[in-house]
Amino acid sequence: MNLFQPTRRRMRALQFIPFIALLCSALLFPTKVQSKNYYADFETVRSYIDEGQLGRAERQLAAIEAEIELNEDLELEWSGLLHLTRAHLLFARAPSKEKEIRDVLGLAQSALTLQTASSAYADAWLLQLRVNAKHRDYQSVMVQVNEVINLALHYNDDELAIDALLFAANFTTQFGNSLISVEYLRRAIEIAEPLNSARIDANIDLSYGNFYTSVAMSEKAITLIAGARAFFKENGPQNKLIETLLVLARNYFQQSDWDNAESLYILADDYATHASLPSLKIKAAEGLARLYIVQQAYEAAYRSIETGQRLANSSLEKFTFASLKANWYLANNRLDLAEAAIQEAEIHHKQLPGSTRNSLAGLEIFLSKGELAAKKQNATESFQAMNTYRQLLITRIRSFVAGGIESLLAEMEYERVTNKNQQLTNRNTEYERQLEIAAERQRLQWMVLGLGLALAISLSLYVIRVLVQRKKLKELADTDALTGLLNRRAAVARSENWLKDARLNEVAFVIFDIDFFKKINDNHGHQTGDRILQQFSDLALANTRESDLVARIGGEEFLIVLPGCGTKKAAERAEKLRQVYATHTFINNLRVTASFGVASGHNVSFGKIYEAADRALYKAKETRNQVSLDNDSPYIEALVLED
Ligand SMILES: Nc1nc2c(ncn2[C@@H]2O[C@H](COP(=O)(O)OP(=O)(O)OP(=O)(O)O)[C@@H](O)[C@H]2O)c(=O)[nH]1
Repeated sequence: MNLFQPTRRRMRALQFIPFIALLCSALLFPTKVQSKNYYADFETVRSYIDEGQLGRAERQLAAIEAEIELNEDLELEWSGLLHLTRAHLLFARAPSKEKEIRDVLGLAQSALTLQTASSAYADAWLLQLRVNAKHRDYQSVMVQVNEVINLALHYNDDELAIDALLFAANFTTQFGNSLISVEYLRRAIEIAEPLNSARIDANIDLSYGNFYTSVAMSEKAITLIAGARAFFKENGPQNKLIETLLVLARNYFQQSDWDNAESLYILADDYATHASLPSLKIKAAEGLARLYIVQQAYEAAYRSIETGQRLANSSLEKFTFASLKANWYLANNRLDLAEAAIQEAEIHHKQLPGSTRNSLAGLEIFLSKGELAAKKQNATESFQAMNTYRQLLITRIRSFVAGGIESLLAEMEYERVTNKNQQLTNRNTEYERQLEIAAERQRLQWMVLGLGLALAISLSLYVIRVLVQRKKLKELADTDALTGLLNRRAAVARSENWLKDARLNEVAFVIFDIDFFKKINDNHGHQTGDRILQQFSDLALANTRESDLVARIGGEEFLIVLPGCGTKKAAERAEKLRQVYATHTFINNLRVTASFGVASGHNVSFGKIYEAADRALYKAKETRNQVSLDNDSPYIEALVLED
């Protein structure tokens, strides 16, 4: 290492050392002059640290410290480097013990400032950035790391410059500004080339591999990292070896080579456990958790998340594992627990520096929120979360235009998620639309069915009513109100039909008239007369065939029309009826008779045949209570002749 080059100011200060030392030695140790250059010693310690030989580094450092402590002047001169080297040692041993490192680093910085600006000062600054970067905003870290790079280059400290460049490259990679990372990496390679150091090359390969990983060029990453892995395995340090394993695993993970990814993560975890490096063990736990979630090995994933949560130290780590837990619960459809985990993640999310909050890792929370809402079938909320994600992504893209490749990848990721979400929204909308259509169709069907049914019912009711009414009207129009028999009009109409019907040979008319009806009315009252009229009707109906027509055609005059019946047969029937009346006891124990006139014919008018029958009735009325045939009728004559 070439970190501790004397600076010009320090050189000026050093010019006085011999005098001071001489003065001191003259006063305290008159025989011995205490002066020694410890640069090489510190450099050796740093090599041990870089190689991971921490015990050896510790012993060597303790030896230097013991020597320096003996002399105030030496302590004044070398305490800066002593504290700085101790801070490096602490960082290599336990990077998460930030406070302890910061305290020692603080001592180093004040001592180095007291002395003079040097690459050692820049080195301390870089270590401070390493410790604090995760709590700080991207921009402020980058401003300072650029200062460190400039200082290192200014003091020709190539190794420090490369260290700072690689730190800057890794840091920008982490925030997705891949093109800037490449810039830093190229400069590191330029500076490293003439140095011809396998360790520096391995470091650069690791950083380059990191970059390729971040832009999903896994093949290249794996090739580069494999070389670095071999170097660190051979030469240490262990933490770098573990880092290579983690990056390799991430690449296999990206390639969906689950077995290789898993075994590398497990190996990294194992090494980190043995080397007591919880900050790396937590990274292995994160990788394993993600791997197991993807593989749906939920029990194993849960264990890794638990390990991570137990070890989580920084807000980012706490946030990451709360987020992972949320994902776990989401994957297992335990939505209430997922919600609680998201809330916890949000608390840690708020603690993150702005740039980390807006980095891809930080934005993950909105994806989880979106997914949770989607799982709850709340498309609007899901879309809102995804939209927030998108907005933040856009902001991020705008502020880091140079990080084009990663930004593109982020955009692609966003597109993927948005598409998925859009598909979900579309599917929901489509379902809702289909449901609405189905419901509408069903409503219409029911409506049409109901309407049709109501229409059919009311129509048939209407038809029935009309028919009934028409029938009633017809009946009323055809019926005699007092007796319920057909009236004259109906009798004429039907008789005429029969008279014209070719199938019937003859139609007979029997007209009968109650004898002395006037007397009945006069003696017993009109009502009794009415009742007798009704009794006459009932008896007439009871003593005729169903096919015969019985009508009341005048006050107490009735007509029976017998289709298909000749005069003789009709006369016989009339005679029977006459006897029925003559022997019947009517209301008020009255005895009432009737006189009958019979005639028949075919294809003649109603009037004609009626007249003939009426003439016969007239004849019957001569003696009353008898049946007469119309002698003038040719048919009747024929009948008489036959007789
Ligand atoms: N109670 C009642 N009487 C009626 C009705 N229509 C007609 N008459 C009566 O029937 C009687 C008919 O009398 P006439 O024509 O003299 O005949 P008659 O008394 O039966 O004598 P002959 O027919 O010669 O035997 C009249 O007194 C009418 O008022 C009716 O609907 N009810």
